[in-house]
Amino acid sequence: MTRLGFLVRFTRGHRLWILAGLALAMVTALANVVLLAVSGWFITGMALAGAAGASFNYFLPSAVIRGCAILRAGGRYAERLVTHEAILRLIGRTRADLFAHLSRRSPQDPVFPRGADAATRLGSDLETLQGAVLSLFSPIVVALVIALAVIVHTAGIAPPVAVVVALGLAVGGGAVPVGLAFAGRRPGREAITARAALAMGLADVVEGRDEVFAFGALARTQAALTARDAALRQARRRAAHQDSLGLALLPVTAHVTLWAVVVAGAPLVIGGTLAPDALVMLAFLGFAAFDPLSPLPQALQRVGAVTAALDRVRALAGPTPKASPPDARTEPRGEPAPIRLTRVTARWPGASRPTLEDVSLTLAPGDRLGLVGASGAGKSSIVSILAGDLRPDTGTIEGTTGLRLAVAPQTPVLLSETLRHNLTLGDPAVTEVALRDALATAGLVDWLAALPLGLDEPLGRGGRPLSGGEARRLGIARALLSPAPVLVLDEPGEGLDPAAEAAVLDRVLATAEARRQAVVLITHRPAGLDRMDTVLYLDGGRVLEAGNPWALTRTEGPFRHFLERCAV
Ligand SMILES: Nc1ncnc2c1ncn2[C@@H]1O[C@H](COP(=O)(O)OP(=O)(O)OP(=O)(O)O)[C@@H](O)[C@H]1O
Repeated sequence: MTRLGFLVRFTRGHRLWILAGLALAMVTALANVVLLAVSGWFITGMALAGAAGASFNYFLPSAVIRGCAILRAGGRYAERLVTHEAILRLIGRTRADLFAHLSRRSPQDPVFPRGADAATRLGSDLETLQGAVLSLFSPIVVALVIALAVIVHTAGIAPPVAVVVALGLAVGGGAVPVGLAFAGRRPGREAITARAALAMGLADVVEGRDEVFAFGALARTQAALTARDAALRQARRRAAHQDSLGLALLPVTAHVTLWAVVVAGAPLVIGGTLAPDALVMLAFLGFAAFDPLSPLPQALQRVGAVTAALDRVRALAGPTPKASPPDARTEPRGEPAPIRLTRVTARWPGASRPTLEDVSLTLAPGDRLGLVGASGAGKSSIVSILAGDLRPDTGTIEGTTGLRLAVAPQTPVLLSETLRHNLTLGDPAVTEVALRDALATAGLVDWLAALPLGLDEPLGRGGRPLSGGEARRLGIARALLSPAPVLVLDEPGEGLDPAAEAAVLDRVLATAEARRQAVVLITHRPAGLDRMDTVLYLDGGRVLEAGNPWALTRTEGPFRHFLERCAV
């Protein structure tokens, strides 16, 4: 999608609010220009009338000044109200839309953002963009309309003066801000990129602090963060220098224009074609037309930052690669059809060789499938195929992939919420009895009993710290609470003693059997494989051997050699 197309979509549903804010900004700016011009003219006129001892009707100009002052104050108040309403509406809608979109994206997608990067895009980048819709678009339109109105009005009274005003406004509203914006593109982009890099670095340090300390990398990590911080300060300093330059250049141009108008109008006054007070009025009008230009240097300088933020947010909202995962409660009732992979070859983006090659398997309700092999053999990638996250290059898949899998991962991610919330992610409607049953099946009865707040104990960041084994078993309990038709256990015994491992697996398999759930056991150790119907022995993405584990032990194949190696 083009930048413009994205912006148009971005403002969908809230354009009326944006236009209302723009109209109010226009009225306020117009009142301000008239106020400045009439006040200047009024003061000069009064002084001249006083000096000449002439009479001066001050009722009408006083009323205009008072009216414009009220309109300006009221307009500014209403504009702020409407503008903030528009921004809040945009923030609420867009962030929710992007979050929903992101949750549907495949991790296979090269632009899939993670952790602090996603948080920065959904946080500060989005806010930069939302502010820009109004603080960039509205000042430009207002300045253009007011400048044109002043030039046309002046041309009707004194064309040579209009030429001078037009030139002054072109320099003040065009050359100065455009030049500064051009020069500000780089620092703006650099500041956005540096801010994102710093956020990611900080998140890494906070999350990986144990590793950083353990490996004695504190000094190096600090130096890297300091360098990122310095890069951000440098980029912001450059942007600030240009801001100050913009602030100084515009008033200078306005004053030069004011005197140029007087010089250009003087011959007309001397020639009698222009009244002296009219020239004073035109000079102040031209001067006042610079007022709406004052936000332009700053607004245009933000173009770099805004386009960088736009590109980063736009990348999040790219085409959706796959349909959203079906909701468990809307899945068709009854037994799902078996999934059949036939000679599937697939690779992750950027991989030089296929991650999986020529893989065939069948998974029917109630089946137990063991995936065994060394680290990197491709076991988890098979699950990614079942989940629809990795799409095959060749081969066929029958049955529903992209189906909901209940995955108990090696390192479950726990949200900064209560134990109850973390467990009910898959199905918020589960009962307390079911929660306690699942924790018991995963071997966490004593652990739960020791928690001061029980199921309401806070977990995740800032919550109760868990050991690797506890977190893994919590992952198992969470997977057990999901009604998905396939249960995936990724190295479930890691971190447990053999007796506890066997007991947990016994209970989990019995539960799955009672529900006719298919089970996929991923492991690089023999434990639990004897309970599987079929085992796939993988190496380098290829299935070296497949079959019933008991039958495989009776043949001189790679699986038997693997068992013998592990027994030594
Ligand atoms: N999301 C991903 N994006 C890119 N490459 C990936 C991704 N997941 C896995 N890979 C790569 O695919 C290959 C197979 O990895 P996979 O995780 O399937 O192996 P595994 O047998 O499950 O290993 P382990 O036992 O260590 O979990 C590896 O080279 C890995 O780097």
